[in-house]
Amino acid sequence: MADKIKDAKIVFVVGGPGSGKGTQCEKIVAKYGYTHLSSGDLLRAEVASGSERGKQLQAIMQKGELVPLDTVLDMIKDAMIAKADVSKGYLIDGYPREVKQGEEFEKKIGAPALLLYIDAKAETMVKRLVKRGETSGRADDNEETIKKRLDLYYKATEPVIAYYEKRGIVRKIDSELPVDEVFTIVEKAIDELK
Ligand SMILES: Nc1nc2c(ncn2[C@@H]2O[C@H](COP(=O)(O)OP(=O)(O)OP(=O)(O)O)[C@@H](O)[C@H]2O)c(=O)[nH]1
Ligand SMILES: O=c1ccn([C@@H]2O[C@H](COP(=O)(O)OP(=O)(O)O)[C@@H](O)[C@H]2O)c(=O)[nH]1
Ligand SMILES: [Mg+2]
Repeated sequence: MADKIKDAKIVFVVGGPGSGKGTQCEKIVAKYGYTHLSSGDLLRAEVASGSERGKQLQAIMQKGELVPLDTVLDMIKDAMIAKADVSKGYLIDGYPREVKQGEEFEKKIGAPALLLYIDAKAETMVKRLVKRGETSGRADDNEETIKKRLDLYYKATEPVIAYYEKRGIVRKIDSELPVDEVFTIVEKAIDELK
Protein backbone atom coordinates (compact mmCIF):
# COMPACT_ATOMS: atom_id res chain seq x y z
CA MET A 1 0.00 0.00 0.00
CA ALA A 2 2.53 2.61 1.12
CA ASP A 3 4.47 1.48 -1.93
CA LYS A 4 1.68 2.00 -4.39
CA ILE A 5 1.04 5.59 -3.38
CA LYS A 6 4.58 6.64 -2.60
CA ASP A 7 4.92 9.02 -5.55
CA ALA A 8 1.57 10.69 -5.05
CA LYS A 9 1.43 13.93 -3.10
CA ILE A 10 -0.77 13.98 -0.04
CA VAL A 11 -2.46 17.27 0.84
CA PHE A 12 -4.47 17.69 4.02
CA VAL A 13 -7.27 20.27 3.71
CA VAL A 14 -8.24 21.56 7.14
CA GLY A 15 -10.59 24.32 8.22
CA GLY A 16 -13.74 24.93 10.17
CA PRO A 17 -17.17 23.70 9.10
CA GLY A 18 -18.32 25.76 6.13
CA SER A 19 -14.94 27.42 5.65
CA GLY A 20 -14.96 26.32 1.99
CA LYS A 21 -12.83 23.17 1.97
CA GLY A 22 -15.11 21.29 -0.40
CA THR A 23 -15.48 24.29 -2.70
CA GLN A 24 -11.71 24.75 -3.09
CA CYS A 25 -11.11 21.00 -3.45
CA GLU A 26 -13.48 20.87 -6.43
CA LYS A 27 -11.47 23.57 -8.13
CA ILE A 28 -8.18 21.80 -7.40
CA VAL A 29 -9.59 18.61 -8.92
CA ALA A 30 -10.66 20.49 -12.07
CA LYS A 31 -7.25 22.07 -12.57
CA TYR A 32 -4.78 19.50 -11.23
CA GLY A 33 -6.65 16.20 -11.44
CA TYR A 34 -6.00 15.27 -7.86
CA THR A 35 -8.19 12.68 -6.16
CA HIS A 36 -10.57 14.35 -3.70
CA LEU A 37 -11.47 12.36 -0.61
CA SER A 38 -13.74 14.15 1.83
CA SER A 39 -13.91 12.28 5.11
CA GLY A 40 -17.37 13.72 5.73
CA ASP A 41 -18.58 12.60 2.27
CA LEU A 42 -17.24 9.08 2.83
CA LEU A 43 -19.11 8.92 6.14
CA ARG A 44 -22.31 10.29 4.57
CA ALA A 45 -22.09 7.65 1.84
CA GLU A 46 -21.96 4.96 4.52
CA VAL A 47 -25.00 6.53 6.21
CA ALA A 48 -26.85 6.61 2.87
CA SER A 49 -26.16 2.92 2.32
CA GLY A 50 -28.47 2.20 5.24
CA SER A 51 -26.00 -0.23 6.83
CA GLU A 52 -25.94 -0.93 10.55
CA ARG A 53 -22.65 0.93 10.81
CA GLY A 54 -24.22 3.82 8.87
CA LYS A 55 -26.97 4.12 11.44
CA GLN A 56 -24.44 4.43 14.24
CA LEU A 57 -22.49 7.05 12.29
CA GLN A 58 -25.63 9.04 11.57
CA ALA A 59 -26.38 9.38 15.28
CA ILE A 60 -22.89 10.70 16.02
CA MET A 61 -22.79 13.13 13.08
CA GLN A 62 -26.22 14.51 13.86
CA LYS A 63 -24.85 15.58 17.22
CA GLY A 64 -21.78 17.19 15.65
CA GLU A 65 -19.45 14.79 17.43
CA LEU A 66 -16.48 12.86 16.03
CA VAL A 67 -16.84 9.27 14.90
CA PRO A 68 -14.17 6.81 16.09
CA LEU A 69 -10.80 7.47 14.54
CA ASP A 70 -10.26 4.02 13.06
CA THR A 71 -13.55 4.09 11.17
CA VAL A 72 -12.60 7.22 9.24
CA LEU A 73 -9.02 6.18 8.67
CA ASP A 74 -10.04 2.78 7.25
CA MET A 75 -12.46 4.46 4.85
CA ILE A 76 -9.84 6.92 3.65
CA LYS A 77 -7.24 4.21 3.26
CA ASP A 78 -9.56 1.99 1.20
CA ALA A 79 -10.51 4.92 -1.02
CA MET A 80 -6.84 5.81 -1.54
CA ILE A 81 -5.92 2.25 -2.48
CA ALA A 82 -8.79 2.14 -4.97
CA LYS A 83 -7.25 5.12 -6.82
CA ALA A 84 -3.59 4.31 -6.32
CA ASP A 85 -2.83 3.45 -9.94
CA VAL A 86 -4.21 6.67 -11.39
CA SER A 87 -3.70 9.26 -8.71
CA LYS A 88 -1.16 12.07 -8.99
CA GLY A 89 -2.15 13.47 -5.67
CA TYR A 90 -4.69 13.16 -2.92
CA LEU A 91 -6.73 15.89 -1.28
CA ILE A 92 -7.71 14.63 2.14
CA ASP A 93 -10.56 17.03 2.98
CA GLY A 94 -11.78 17.47 6.54
CA TYR A 95 -9.07 15.28 8.03
CA PRO A 96 -7.27 15.14 10.46
CA ARG A 97 -9.84 16.45 12.95
CA GLU A 98 -7.51 15.94 15.90
CA VAL A 99 -3.77 15.49 16.28
CA LYS A 100 -4.10 11.77 16.99
CA GLN A 101 -5.86 11.23 13.65
CA GLY A 102 -2.90 12.82 11.87
CA GLU A 103 -0.42 10.63 13.70
CA GLU A 104 -2.36 7.47 12.86
CA PHE A 105 -2.66 8.48 9.21
CA GLU A 106 1.10 8.90 8.97
CA LYS A 107 1.72 5.55 10.61
CA LYS A 108 -0.64 3.67 8.32
CA ILE A 109 -0.39 5.62 5.06
CA GLY A 110 2.24 8.32 4.75
CA ALA A 111 3.25 11.91 5.42
CA PRO A 112 1.45 14.94 3.98
CA ALA A 113 3.47 17.28 1.75
CA LEU A 114 1.20 20.24 2.45
CA LEU A 115 -1.60 21.30 4.76
CA LEU A 116 -4.03 23.83 3.31
CA TYR A 117 -5.56 25.71 6.21
CA ILE A 118 -8.81 27.21 4.94
CA ASP A 119 -9.56 30.04 7.34
CA ALA A 120 -12.78 32.01 7.79
CA LYS A 121 -14.33 33.80 10.74
CA ALA A 122 -16.79 31.86 12.91
CA GLU A 123 -19.52 34.31 11.98
CA THR A 124 -18.88 33.73 8.28
CA MET A 125 -18.90 29.96 8.64
CA VAL A 126 -22.21 29.97 10.54
CA LYS A 127 -23.80 32.22 7.92
CA ARG A 128 -22.63 29.99 5.06
CA LEU A 129 -23.80 26.80 6.71
CA VAL A 130 -27.23 28.16 7.61
CA LYS A 131 -27.59 29.18 3.97
CA ARG A 132 -26.30 25.84 2.70
CA GLY A 133 -28.74 24.11 5.07
CA GLU A 134 -31.68 25.53 3.09
CA THR A 135 -30.83 23.13 0.26
CA SER A 136 -28.10 20.68 1.35
CA GLY A 137 -30.32 18.15 3.07
CA ARG A 138 -27.45 17.62 5.51
CA ALA A 139 -28.82 16.64 8.92
CA ASP A 140 -26.03 18.61 10.60
CA ASP A 141 -26.61 21.93 8.78
CA ASN A 142 -28.88 23.31 11.50
CA GLU A 143 -27.98 26.02 13.98
CA GLU A 144 -27.73 23.79 17.02
CA THR A 145 -25.39 21.25 15.38
CA ILE A 146 -23.41 23.96 13.58
CA LYS A 147 -22.57 25.48 16.96
CA LYS A 148 -21.33 22.13 18.28
CA ARG A 149 -19.25 21.50 15.15
CA LEU A 150 -17.63 24.91 15.55
CA ASP A 151 -16.84 24.38 19.23
CA LEU A 152 -15.28 21.01 18.47
CA TYR A 153 -13.31 22.51 15.60
CA TYR A 154 -11.70 25.11 17.85
CA LYS A 155 -11.04 22.61 20.59
CA ALA A 156 -9.84 19.54 18.67
CA THR A 157 -8.87 20.59 15.16
CA GLU A 158 -7.05 23.89 15.61
CA PRO A 159 -4.24 22.10 17.49
CA VAL A 160 -3.72 20.06 14.30
CA ILE A 161 -2.68 23.23 12.52
CA ALA A 162 -0.16 24.14 15.23
CA TYR A 163 1.23 20.60 15.08
CA TYR A 164 1.94 20.78 11.34
CA GLU A 165 3.08 24.40 11.51
CA LYS A 166 6.07 23.15 13.46
CA ARG A 167 6.90 20.99 10.45
CA GLY A 168 6.64 23.95 8.09
CA ILE A 169 4.01 22.54 5.74
CA VAL A 170 1.03 24.77 6.59
CA ARG A 171 -0.26 27.33 4.09
CA LYS A 172 -2.97 29.54 5.51
CA ILE A 173 -5.65 30.54 3.02
CA ASP A 174 -7.99 33.45 3.77
CA SER A 175 -11.40 32.21 2.63
CA GLU A 176 -13.31 35.40 3.42
CA LEU A 177 -12.60 36.46 -0.17
CA PRO A 178 -14.71 35.47 -3.20
CA VAL A 179 -14.16 31.84 -4.27
CA ASP A 180 -11.99 32.61 -7.32
CA GLU A 181 -9.70 34.91 -5.37
CA VAL A 182 -9.29 32.28 -2.71
CA PHE A 183 -8.40 29.79 -5.43
CA THR A 184 -5.62 32.06 -6.74
CA ILE A 185 -3.89 31.68 -3.37
CA VAL A 186 -4.57 27.94 -3.31
CA GLU A 187 -3.02 27.55 -6.78
CA LYS A 188 0.22 29.12 -5.59
CA ALA A 189 0.47 26.64 -2.75
CA ILE A 190 -0.19 23.65 -5.03
CA ASP A 191 2.21 24.90 -7.71
CA GLU A 192 4.99 25.04 -5.13
CA LEU A 193 4.59 21.30 -4.62
CA LYS A 194 5.71 20.37 -8.11
N1 LIG B 1 -18.13 33.99 -0.34
C1 LIG B 1 -17.62 32.77 -0.31
N2 LIG B 1 -18.44 31.73 -0.10
C2 LIG B 1 -17.90 30.50 -0.05
C3 LIG B 1 -16.52 30.30 -0.25
N3 LIG B 1 -16.23 28.98 -0.15
C4 LIG B 1 -17.42 28.37 0.11
N4 LIG B 1 -18.42 29.27 0.17
C5 LIG B 1 -19.83 28.94 0.44
O1 LIG B 1 -19.86 28.39 1.76
C6 LIG B 1 -20.62 27.17 1.82
C7 LIG B 1 -19.81 26.06 2.46
O2 LIG B 1 -18.76 25.69 1.60
P1 LIG B 1 -18.21 24.19 1.54
O3 LIG B 1 -17.15 24.18 0.49
O4 LIG B 1 -19.33 23.24 1.45
O5 LIG B 1 -17.52 24.13 2.99
P2 LIG B 1 -16.75 22.96 3.71
O6 LIG B 1 -15.60 23.57 4.40
O7 LIG B 1 -16.53 21.81 2.80
O8 LIG B 1 -17.81 22.61 4.79
P3 LIG B 1 -18.13 21.21 5.47
O9 LIG B 1 -18.54 20.25 4.39
O10 LIG B 1 -19.24 21.54 6.38
O11 LIG B 1 -16.85 20.84 6.14
C8 LIG B 1 -20.99 26.80 0.39
O12 LIG B 1 -22.38 26.81 0.27
C9 LIG B 1 -20.29 27.83 -0.50
O13 LIG B 1 -21.16 28.38 -1.46
C10 LIG B 1 -15.68 31.44 -0.49
O14 LIG B 1 -14.46 31.35 -0.68
N5 LIG B 1 -16.30 32.64 -0.52
O1 LIG C 1 -12.69 12.71 10.17
C1 LIG C 1 -13.90 12.97 10.37
C2 LIG C 1 -14.68 13.70 9.44
C3 LIG C 1 -16.01 13.94 9.73
N1 LIG C 1 -16.55 13.47 10.86
C4 LIG C 1 -18.00 13.66 11.14
O2 LIG C 1 -18.67 14.10 9.98
C5 LIG C 1 -19.30 15.37 10.20
C6 LIG C 1 -19.28 16.21 8.94
O3 LIG C 1 -17.96 16.42 8.52
P1 LIG C 1 -17.63 17.36 7.27
O4 LIG C 1 -16.15 17.41 7.15
O5 LIG C 1 -18.41 16.94 6.10
O6 LIG C 1 -18.22 18.76 7.71
P2 LIG C 1 -17.79 19.89 8.77
O7 LIG C 1 -18.16 19.40 10.12
O8 LIG C 1 -16.35 20.18 8.59
O9 LIG C 1 -18.64 21.01 8.36
C7 LIG C 1 -18.56 15.94 11.41
O10 LIG C 1 -19.31 16.87 12.13
C8 LIG C 1 -18.27 14.68 12.22
O11 LIG C 1 -19.40 14.23 12.93
C9 LIG C 1 -15.81 12.77 11.78
O12 LIG C 1 -16.31 12.37 12.83
N2 LIG C 1 -14.50 12.52 11.50
MG1 LIG D 1 -17.17 19.71 2.95
